[in-house]
Amino acid sequence: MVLLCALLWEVNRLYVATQRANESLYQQSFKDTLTGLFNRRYLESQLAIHIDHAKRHKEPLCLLVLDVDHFKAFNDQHGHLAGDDCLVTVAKQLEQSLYRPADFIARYGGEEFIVVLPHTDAKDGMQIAERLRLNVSAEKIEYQGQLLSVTISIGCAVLRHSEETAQSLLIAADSALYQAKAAGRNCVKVAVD
Ligand SMILES: Nc1nc2c(ncn2[C@@H]2O[C@H](COP(=O)(O)OP(=O)(O)OP(=O)(O)O)[C@@H](O)[C@H]2O)c(=O)[nH]1
Repeated sequence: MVLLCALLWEVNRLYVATQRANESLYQQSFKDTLTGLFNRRYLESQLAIHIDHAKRHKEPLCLLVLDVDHFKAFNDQHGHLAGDDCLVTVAKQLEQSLYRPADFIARYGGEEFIVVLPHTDAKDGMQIAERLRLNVSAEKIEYQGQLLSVTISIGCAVLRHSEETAQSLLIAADSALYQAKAAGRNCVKVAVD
């Protein structure tokens, strides 16, 4: 009897440990390993849900695409490790600059980040984007005794009509980002129809 109890206890312990390990692996699969932000997989799994919700409840939603300016030159000048530190610092600053729990940010790839702002119209989205831009430009990146800095360009798109999808919103924000780059970088542009 004692042996059976010990066996059951051990089976239960292993079951709980496996569940915890699975849960932890599941959470990690949505995280970017460098910055600790959500990754592209998470964004892709959540964006359509948020868009759907916004459409159903007729609420505004704003999407920002942010890209570090001249990042290739930064890497070339200071080295790839400094570039990694830069991305970590930018990611932290972006996280700290978002105040509402519903807002979320993901590293989309390379030096590109996406911010999803539920319940947010174009005017507020632009204000938030401007805050993110200013805060990143004021941030100092400490690397081997040097204080470095970077700027970001931001494209902003708002959910406009019922046919809008995650993909069309991303394309709109991306074309606004392209305009921000063309306008000289370190600025925010909003997508127009
Ligand atoms: N250090 C580091 N560099 C990365 C990472 N991911 C992408 N990069 C680099 O980011 C650079 C992006 O360069 P580009 O796409 O030319 O863009 P850019 O130089 O920022 O120019 P603009 O976007 O036009 O301002 C490339 O050199 C990539 O190698 C990363 O995780 N760490």
